[in-house]
Amino acid sequence: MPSYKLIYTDNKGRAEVSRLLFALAGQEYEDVRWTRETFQTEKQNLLFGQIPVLEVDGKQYAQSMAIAGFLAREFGFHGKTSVEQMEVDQVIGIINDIFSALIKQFHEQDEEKKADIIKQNNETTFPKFISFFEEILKNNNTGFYVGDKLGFADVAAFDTLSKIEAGINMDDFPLVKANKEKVASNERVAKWLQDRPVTQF
Ligand SMILES: N[C@@H](CCC(=O)N[C@@H](CS)C(=O)NCC(=O)O)C(=O)O
Repeated sequence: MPSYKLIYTDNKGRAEVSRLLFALAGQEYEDVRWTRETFQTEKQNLLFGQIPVLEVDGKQYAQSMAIAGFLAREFGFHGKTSVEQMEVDQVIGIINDIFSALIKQFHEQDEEKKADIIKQNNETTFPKFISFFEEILKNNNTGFYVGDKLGFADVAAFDTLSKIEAGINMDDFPLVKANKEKVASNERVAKWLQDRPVTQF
């Protein structure tokens, strides 16, 4: 088994899906959490100067979803067929769309504009994308986004929903809510959720 080192800040951010996959697999890895200052001094040594970075046997790889997709394939949590893999990518695409909207509210400095973006996200943008999740779960009819067992799409959706659900009435999305509870009650995930550092984002 190769050695894995995941480099990010002490936030969930773009690294938590990979951390959840490590937890789900019960796979040892080095969970490196840089301070903002360390990131600034070390970024010149990183591929592309961005985080997260995954080191596999000392070699660096970037792009959060490429990293998570790799780990999902390595640990057997990706789709079993190319159609299932497309179904996983479909969920990841929705997650990327949600993340783009979330980043806008996160980076806005003007308080009034920020409040408008948050309102738009909570009332329109996020519910629209969560309704896509609901439709996928309804069509798949197994309780999971892809296939009939917990995998990459489920933990990725779980992580994203955890970041946005405070402003959403999740009772409007019963299948999404039930899937999220399934992820949280997986023994390994539950242990990670209990043990992981408490961070704001
Ligand atoms: N698409 C990339 C974006 C990575 C990214 O923007 N990371 C931020 C931290 S969350 C970063 O490294 N920012 C510093 C920079 O871009 O110089 C991914 O998903 O990994």
